[in-house]
This record gives sequence, structure tokens and C-alpha cells, in this order.
Amino acid sequence: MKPVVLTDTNLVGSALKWNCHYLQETLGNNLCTVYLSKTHKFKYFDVNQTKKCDNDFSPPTEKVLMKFQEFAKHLKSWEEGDRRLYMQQLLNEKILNSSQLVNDILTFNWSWIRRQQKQNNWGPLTANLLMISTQGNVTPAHFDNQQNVFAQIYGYKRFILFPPEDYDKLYPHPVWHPHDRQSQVDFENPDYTKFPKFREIKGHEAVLGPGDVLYLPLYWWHHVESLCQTQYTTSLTFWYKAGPTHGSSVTTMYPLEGYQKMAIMRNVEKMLVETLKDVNEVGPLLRAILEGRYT
Ligand SMILES: CCC[C@@H](CC(=O)O)C(=O)C(=O)O
Ligand SMILES: [Zn+2]
Repeated sequence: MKPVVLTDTNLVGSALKWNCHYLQETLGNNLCTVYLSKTHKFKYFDVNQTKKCDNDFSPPTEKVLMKFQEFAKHLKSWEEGDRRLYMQQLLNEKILNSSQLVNDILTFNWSWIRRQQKQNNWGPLTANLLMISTQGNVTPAHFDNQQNVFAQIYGYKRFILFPPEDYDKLYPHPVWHPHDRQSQVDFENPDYTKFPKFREIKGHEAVLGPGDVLYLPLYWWHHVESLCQTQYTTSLTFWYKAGPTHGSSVTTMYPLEGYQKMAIMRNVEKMLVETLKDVNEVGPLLRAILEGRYT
């Protein structure tokens, strides 16, 4: 599975008119999920895992509910130096009370994407996330465990992509950490002492514009930034469950692929956390297995 940019799917043709004015009319006073950040980075964290960090974890972003009207006002008046906003709202019954918007969604090229889902043996569609970002926002490098068909609607987004096997160069946080699945490396100021193999990293760049679609396979790393050609950018994800062929009775082919090894490493870590109970015992036990025996 490799990422690919498609420019002729017309997947979200009916959404290319979703500018701020149109969304104010159709989303109106619905409350939407908006993240706020003091920096340009919006590093995801799982709030349910913060307790394992014996409270030395400081959340890099704040999640608020904001009326779309208010969000739109901030978006239009935003200037460098203002706190950055990133709306990330699921297209669900909470906000789909406008027949116009529902009709636009029904007019997506569902036959095309359903064909992709079938031919690639993906599981069910789990979420469509509507994202509206102030210019210059960055989603730092991470991977997801779902298949993603990423549709760009307005403005330009730059992706830097790395295969799952670059796991050892991107040093993800431990699986029990709030930043699970996110790289520890600050791409703008890498600590080569802590993360020496990051020096060897080589990424694949893709810039998406309105109407472009990126197939982002599960476990592929991505660093994403909203370029500054426009005041804001708008995107929509189509996330699908990975599908039954991963880890089912279908005969496993060897050598294993990068994403399969990633799943194995994550399972080993999770099993150790589960068994040892104390996350601080996982490192020493893994070192005891490795040192003098496998290194
Ligand atoms: C919350 C999702 C953010 C998105 C990246 C981006 O557009 O900033 C991403 O990581 C993905 O679509 O998987
Ligand atoms: Zn992602």
C-alpha cells in the first residue's frame, strides 16, 4: 500500500463551494469542535492517557466548542500573532441540520469511493472529519490506524509522507503516552542526540489543492501544514477501518510489511504495559531482553 494523489475523482465536487459564507449559512449557530494553540503546531493528544504521565504532561492545545459564526469571525480577522484556531468537526447529526449541506454530501462521488473501499477490502467508513485551519497551522508527524482518503476543498496543504518502516527514525512516543502515534521529533528543531536516526529520514512531499484527493494508507507517517496562499484551508477526511485482511485467517505473506511490524511492536508494548502495570518497568525489561543478547 502506497500513498497516491488523485486529481480527477470529483469526490467532493459538491463541496468546492463550501467557503466561509456558505458554511455560515448552512452551519450557522451549530456548536463545532475547535482546537486552540499558542503555537502553530496542533499535536494531537489522547486526554484519556494523560493520567499515566504522573501529571508532567502539559496539553499543547485547548479543545473548545464554538458556534460556527464565531469561528468564522475569528477566521476572517485572524492575523499573525493571534492565537491559532483549527476547527475539526465530525460531519454528524449534530451539525447536519441544513438540507443544503446534506444534499452536498449526498452528491459526493460515493460510487467512486465505495468502489475503492470494495476493491481494497477496507472496512466500514468510520468518520468524515471537516477541518478548517488558519493559515500556517501544522499537524506534526504522526500515523493513524485507519485508511484515509483525504479530500482538499479550499486552500493548499503540504504533506510530508514517510513509510511505516521509518518507525525507527521517527521515534514515536510510547503507546501509553497521551501523544501515542505521534513522533517525538520536533521537525523544526530536531534533537539529533536523542534521535540520531532522524538524520537519515527522507520524506515524500505532496501539495494538495482544491479538488485533489490523497489516499493515505494506514500507518503511513504524515506531517501536514496549511500553506499561506489563502487565509484558511478546508479539508475533509474519509476514514475507513483497516479491513479484515489485516491479522485474520488470510495466509500471512513473508517477509512481513512495515505496517505489520509496526502493529507487532505496538502489541508487544501494549502487552508489557498490561502485564507489568507500571509503565516505568517496560523500558528496563525490554533492555534486559536486548542488551548483550540481541545488540
Ligand atoms: C485531525 C486530522 C488532521 C489531518 C492533518 C491535517 O489536515 O492537518 C490528519 O492527520 C489526517 O487527516 O489523518
Ligand atoms: Zn493523521
